[in-house]
Amino acid sequence: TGSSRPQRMLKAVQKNATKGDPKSVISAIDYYCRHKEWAMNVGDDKGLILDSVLTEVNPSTALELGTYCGYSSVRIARLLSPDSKLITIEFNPAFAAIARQIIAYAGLQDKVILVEGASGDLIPKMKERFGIKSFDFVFLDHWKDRYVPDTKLLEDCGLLKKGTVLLADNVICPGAPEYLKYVRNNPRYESRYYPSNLEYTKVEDGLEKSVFLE
Ligand SMILES: Nc1ncnc2c1ncn2CCOCCNC(=O)c1cc(-c2ccc(F)cc2)cc(O)c1O
Ligand SMILES: [Mg+2]
Repeated sequence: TGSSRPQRMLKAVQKNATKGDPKSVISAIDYYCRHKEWAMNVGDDKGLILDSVLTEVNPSTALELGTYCGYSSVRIARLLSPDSKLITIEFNPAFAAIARQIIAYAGLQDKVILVEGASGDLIPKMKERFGIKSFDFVFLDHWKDRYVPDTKLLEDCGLLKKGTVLLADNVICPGAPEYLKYVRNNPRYESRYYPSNLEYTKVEDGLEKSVFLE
């Protein structure tokens, strides 16, 4: 049996990036996925929007739903202040195994807590397991039909506070139409769309930023 796409991505990082240098890890993945083999990382174009929103929010506790190979975990964790933490949830054990290695190669393992499992099961356990009162920032990048139920779950578990920023990937492609309806017609959120393109392609996609108001 041959290698998997995530395994080949890890090899490209180990070959082309500098250990402990998050920027070089990000560049190595972007180069590989643009020129060798497409993969569903948020990518460099949408990554710049993610960076700017993160710099604005400067979260103490951040949550990512859908780790995949850890590209956006590295993008997020590299911008966190010293005592801040990113909790990232990945459903697929094979993806999680690669992500741990990519996050460690970037030297960010002390800022990232990678948890394996389904978001619907783990979100209600965040307080008891990790002592989280609430999240300052949430990056939604997992199953697109989980964006609404998991946002509602975060609300119901008291994990959102006034000013919490939700940033959702792929609201155009593959698309999250129910999520857009939910946050745009909801008085509890202030939403804004950031147009961009699907990672490594010319296809339209974008990020939806929604601020929780109460
Ligand atoms: N903790 C959890 N709980 C539940 N479920 C979970 C989970 N963790 C993971 N999962 C499972 C889903 O993980 C991957 C989700 N991401 C995508 O599917 C995705 C797809 C494309 C894409 C593909 C093909 C095209 F042609 C065009 C676009 C682009 C993207 O940027 C994407 O993010
Ligand atoms: Mg995505």
